[in-house]
Amino acid sequence: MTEATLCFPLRGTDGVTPEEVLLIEKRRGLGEGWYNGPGGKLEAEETPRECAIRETREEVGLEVDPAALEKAAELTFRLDGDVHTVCHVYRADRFEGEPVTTPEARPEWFSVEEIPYDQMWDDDRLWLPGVLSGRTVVGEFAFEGGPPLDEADFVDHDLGWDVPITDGSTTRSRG
Ligand SMILES: Nc1[nH]c(=O)nc2c1ncn2[C@H]1C[C@H](O)[C@@H](COP(=O)(O)OP(=O)(O)OP(=O)(O)O)O1
Repeated sequence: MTEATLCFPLRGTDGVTPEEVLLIEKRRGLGEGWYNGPGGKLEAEETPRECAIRETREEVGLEVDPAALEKAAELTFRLDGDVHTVCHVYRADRFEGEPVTTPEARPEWFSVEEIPYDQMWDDDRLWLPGVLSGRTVVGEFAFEGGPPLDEADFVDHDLGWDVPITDGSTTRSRG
């Protein structure tokens, strides 16, 4: 089982819903060729928050203000019945720098009205709109016919909206 993160940098956040979100076109790894938020797997001894900040720095060169990193979702992706990945999802409305293309990712700002869901994971259209509008969600998603996960069929889901979500690793305790 993998523990991973996604971070969605937002701008134009004067209103309730932001105007734009920074997505990446993923250039390698799981979901290659699709759009997603910057993110990746937790490294040893790292908290999910630290991972989200590090991955956003490494993938697109933005320095997220830790005080503005807000947990929005905890998503469990199952493959053929087993937990494949637990993903911690964050919003970030303060950061420094300009996004740059790296070997891992090509960043692109999208209006929240024009997110390319047909070029994203099938589950994203179910939870990302709520996350971008400031809600919290705990979700479980079932894929079948893998591995790999990104070639499996998305078959089922269960979502709990506006629930309190804990921040921290689900599988590790820090000593
Ligand atoms: N069903 C799904 N929907 C979604 O939106 N993102 C998913 C997803 N399944 C996995 N992810 C994301 C979570 C995480 O950011 C990323 C993990 O992909 P990888 O295992 O390829 O790791 P990366 O190569 O991005 O990370 P590192 O190797 O740690 O840099 O994929």
